[in-house]
Amino acid sequence: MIALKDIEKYYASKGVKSYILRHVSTVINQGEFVSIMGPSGAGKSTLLNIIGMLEEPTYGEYKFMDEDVISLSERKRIELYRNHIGFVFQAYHLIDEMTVAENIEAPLLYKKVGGSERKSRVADMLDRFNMVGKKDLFPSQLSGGQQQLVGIARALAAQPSIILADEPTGNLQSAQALQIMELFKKLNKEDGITIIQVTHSEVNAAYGSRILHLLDGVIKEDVRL
Ligand SMILES: Nc1ncnc2c1ncn2[C@@H]1O[C@H](COP(=O)(O)OP(=O)(O)OP(=O)(O)O)[C@@H](O)[C@H]1O
Repeated sequence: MIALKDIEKYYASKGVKSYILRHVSTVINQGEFVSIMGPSGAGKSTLLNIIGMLEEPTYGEYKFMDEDVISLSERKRIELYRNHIGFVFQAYHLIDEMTVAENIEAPLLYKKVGGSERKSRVADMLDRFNMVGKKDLFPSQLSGGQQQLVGIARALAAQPSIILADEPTGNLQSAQALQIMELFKKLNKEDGITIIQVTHSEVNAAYGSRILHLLDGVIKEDVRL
């Protein structure tokens, strides 16, 4: 599903290159649940953003579902992203002025999903996440855990093949974090959704099937659980 070959990323300032990622090569197959771990500044988010097509590498090859991401036109890349990738962020990134239901619906508008299909997918998500009673509330009226559930529901409504999550439980209490990790496990096992998460937590990483350890932009260890 994902094949990265010799990915390099650096920022140049006053002629000095600061490398964020060096010679990163790996293959992630459909159905895997991968955790990216490593110290602060190791390049975890950068790697996740490159996989999610939010950032471009300086060098290297990236194939996503057999498409050569680097050489794709912007339009095709956005289409590939919208059709397959669901992003979940640590800080939720919900739209404050929109209700729960509107937040879940928003990506479907971009995908040009028709009105009745949109309503039905939003209703399904609200039902699945036990949020029917909260559909008209605004994000600020929800707990952190509930906001993250909306963030995940929004990602899932677009029916992605893969979920990319950057510290999805970073702002949550441990009970809420557990709920999110159990949900990821279920989405992976029962719905076959590939999951790649960045986490600092050994407990969270243990939910997955593989851990990539990054250090100074290099994959130091690739552990199958
Ligand atoms: N636009 C930029 N210009 C220069 N340096 C950058 C830029 N974006 C990120 N970096 C640097 O890249 C390095 C890796 O950042 P990244 O966010 O990928 O690390 P991380 O492993 O996710 O860290 P954390 O666990 O703290 O979130 C950091 O040292 C950061 O300062």
